[in-house]
Amino acid sequence: MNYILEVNNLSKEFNNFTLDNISFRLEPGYIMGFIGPNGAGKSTTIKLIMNLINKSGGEIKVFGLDHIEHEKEIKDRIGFVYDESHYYENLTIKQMKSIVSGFYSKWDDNIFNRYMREFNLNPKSKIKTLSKGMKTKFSLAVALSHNADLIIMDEPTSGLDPIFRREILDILHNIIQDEHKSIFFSTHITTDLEKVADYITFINNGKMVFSRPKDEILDNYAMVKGGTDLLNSDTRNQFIGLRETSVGFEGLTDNIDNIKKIFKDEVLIERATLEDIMFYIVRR
Ligand SMILES: Nc1ncnc2c1ncn2[C@@H]1O[C@H](COP(=O)(O)OP(=O)(O)OP(=O)(O)O)[C@@H](O)[C@H]1O
Repeated sequence: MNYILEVNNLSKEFNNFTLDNISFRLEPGYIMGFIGPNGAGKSTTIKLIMNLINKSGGEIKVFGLDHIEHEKEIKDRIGFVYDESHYYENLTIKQMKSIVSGFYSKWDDNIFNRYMREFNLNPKSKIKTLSKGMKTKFSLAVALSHNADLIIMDEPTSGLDPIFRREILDILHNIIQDEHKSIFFSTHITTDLEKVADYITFINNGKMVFSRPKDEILDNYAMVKGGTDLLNSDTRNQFIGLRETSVGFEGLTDNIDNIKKIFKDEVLIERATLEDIMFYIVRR
């Protein structure tokens, strides 16, 4: 299998944090969402992939090539959206574009100008006058204007209004219709991923939780609701996480058959959302 992005046993040691043996693979033609609570290590992983910081161990391959040995060639084919603005604030969009376009062999001004119009951005505006959302739009336009085969984004939809967020999701969805391109992005907005992601990689506290197809995850987990009278030390242990209120309990399971066997029809079993899954796994 030719993977567009392959991360194997990636580790990074900081003084107070360790990113520990992170592994996942992304095939051409798919969108992978990267999730985890604050401080899980998502930005660190993305910076490592982009070779902005040095890894302590492991291997990263992009387009089948080592990400350090072939950095220049790889970066030419990656559209990157970072969560902080890394542009010169005193330049206009047009001036900044002239600088960044020079880094890419397949830069296409027509595509860039189309996004400027679509995103309602004025090329004459200075970067420093742009709102957070407008800066993100500019970053996105740059990332999408050089025929990249892999789009990597660190929280691209944060700070964007729901209408534009939805437009972005449509754009991302259209990009992968070309089955050679893939998208990898971190986000806290799990409902966005429910709409567009094919795969979800979930990390918590620097460690892998899972990297699996989204549909498989959503089929595998379920929310169970029932009265607190059903709970005792045995039945409690059947749940990954549990929340009790005055009216009953709600718990996450990854073993629906087992729950059915134990509680029969005394509980309600509902589809879990990615947010439910993340919440209960992190709280555990
Ligand atoms: N340069 C650094 N030096 C020391 N520690 C760092 C450095 N960069 C990040 N960390 C630590 O690594 C951990 C993971 O941070 P990271 O930014 O990767 O998390 P994240 O999952 O992207 O979080 P968020 O969702 O809040 O953006 C944090 O504890 C952070 O303090």
